[in-house]
Amino acid sequence: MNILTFRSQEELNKAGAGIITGLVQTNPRAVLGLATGGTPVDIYEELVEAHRQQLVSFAKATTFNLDEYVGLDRNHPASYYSFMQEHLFGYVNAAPERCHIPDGMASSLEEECRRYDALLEQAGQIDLQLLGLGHNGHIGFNEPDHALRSGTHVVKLQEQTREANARFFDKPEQVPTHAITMGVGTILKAKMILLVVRGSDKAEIVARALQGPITTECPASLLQTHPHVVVLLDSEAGGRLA
Ligand SMILES: N[C@@H]1[C@@H](O)[C@H](O)[C@@H](COP(=O)(O)O)O[C@@H]1O
Repeated sequence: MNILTFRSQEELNKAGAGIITGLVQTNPRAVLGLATGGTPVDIYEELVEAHRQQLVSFAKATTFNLDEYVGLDRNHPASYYSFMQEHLFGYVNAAPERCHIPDGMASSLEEECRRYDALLEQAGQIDLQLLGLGHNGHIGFNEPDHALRSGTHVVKLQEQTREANARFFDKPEQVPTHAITMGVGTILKAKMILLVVRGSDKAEIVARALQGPITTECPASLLQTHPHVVVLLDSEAGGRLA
């Protein structure tokens, strides 16, 4: 595991975007696993800028988002579909037919999970999986539990997770109770994982995830078993590392 700590957000953002653009420059058909939440926003802004400067093209890339809320129309401002339009897809030349996000409004969620896994299977291995980290150690929406699922599945969100995401909604009670998420098996199959964490409120979970015991009670700790993880931290998030 390669842990890099940055003193400035700008350097962190440039490093994160640089890794992604470097990959897509050398492999235009790269398969990217993408994340939502506050953490990747500024990295996406750097990608948009690199694309504007014609330093990178996403025309041949394929993308898979980690997760989506159940029961939110994709045009709802807080859906992850809208998030991706607002922060990346609306500004770069990625082909919409190759940008995949689970459909949280599917009439059969079970079938939707199977459809998503089939698409992932068809695309082959994810070349780079971008990840943020939840305060409870979740990755994607894989919440701490005594057992974790490998493939795409429906999860019940923990109250802590709903509270953390309430800032994206008008009212806290509007945060959906369930989501569809890629499983940890799919995440761990990626060739490379780029985990990005910012802020002192994540310092403790960063230490548990990266240096604590490997346990499904902290899903991000499973990343310790992966051969190629790059972690980008700001100095606050890295503050409790041994
Ligand atoms: N499902 C997302 C995750 O993919 C994200 O990494 C995490 C951290 O979010 P943030 O970056 O806003 O702190 O929680 C969200 O609920």
